[in-house]
Amino acid sequence: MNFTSLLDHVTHRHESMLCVGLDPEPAKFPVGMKGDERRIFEFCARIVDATKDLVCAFKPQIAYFAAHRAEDQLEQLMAYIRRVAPDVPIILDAKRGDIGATAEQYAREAFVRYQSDAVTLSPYMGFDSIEPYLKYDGKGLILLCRTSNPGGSDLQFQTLASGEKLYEEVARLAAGPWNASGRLGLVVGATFPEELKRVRELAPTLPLLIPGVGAQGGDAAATVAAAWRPDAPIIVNSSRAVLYASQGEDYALAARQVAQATREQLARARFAPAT
Ligand SMILES: O=c1ccn([C@@H]2O[C@H](COP(=O)(O)O)[C@@H](O)[C@H]2O)c(=O)[nH]1
Repeated sequence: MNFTSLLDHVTHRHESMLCVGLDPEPAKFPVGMKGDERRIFEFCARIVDATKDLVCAFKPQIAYFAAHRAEDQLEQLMAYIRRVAPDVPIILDAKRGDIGATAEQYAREAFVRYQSDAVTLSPYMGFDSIEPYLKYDGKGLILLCRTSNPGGSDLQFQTLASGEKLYEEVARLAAGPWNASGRLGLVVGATFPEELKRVRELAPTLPLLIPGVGAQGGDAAATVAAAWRPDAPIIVNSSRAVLYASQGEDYALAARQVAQATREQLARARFAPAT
């Protein structure tokens, strides 16, 4: 099944807009595993087991594996998720962006080596840096638009000659001329609800991957109010707040409790009166 259909099915089946981000840091692992790079797969697998019925996606961030020479554990994890949660799409957070020839290799990495359903990309090298990923039928391409970090404003908030901000132009291109395939989505931070609202206006039906709730302090209710529409998927990511909810042996149960609370917060916000 392609990324869009998987996302649509699981969002309804699990009644969830929550994506659990898999950003394993051995230094933050619970007692008994702390600092052990060989147990990255095991740590993530227990989080997957504990949350797989609560989420609409999993998002492993490749840097947390590559930094520990643990790409083999990422491969193992991708295969594990596909086996135990085949209905949950996997978004590889890689934020790649390079010239076409190199992008072909990155596309192969994301979709052949890791078998992800979607990948995050930087669009700032232009459409020809995105095109090689489109050769993989059914895969989702999620472009950085208005990122959650404060420094995102340095460039994305620059005003162009057209009078629009750079992030608005990215949203317009992704919703229009770049999206003949219908497989593009956008990354917009929960930390900027006003811009989230603006992106939703410019890209009314595109899937939005929204990091920034949890550890970065983004507001779940404001996120839903700004971006949720019945026909427009939102994928609200939380990583550290879920993964490190407890440093004890109960870490998987604690992760489940935080994931459940966040999922419910997001669901409740759908029915909250607009402010
Ligand atoms: O604008 C962006 C784009 C991506 N991220 C990634 O999302 C998670 C957030 O983790 P938390 O622990 O929930 O803060 C992480 O993998 C980032 O690389 C983002 O935060 N902002």
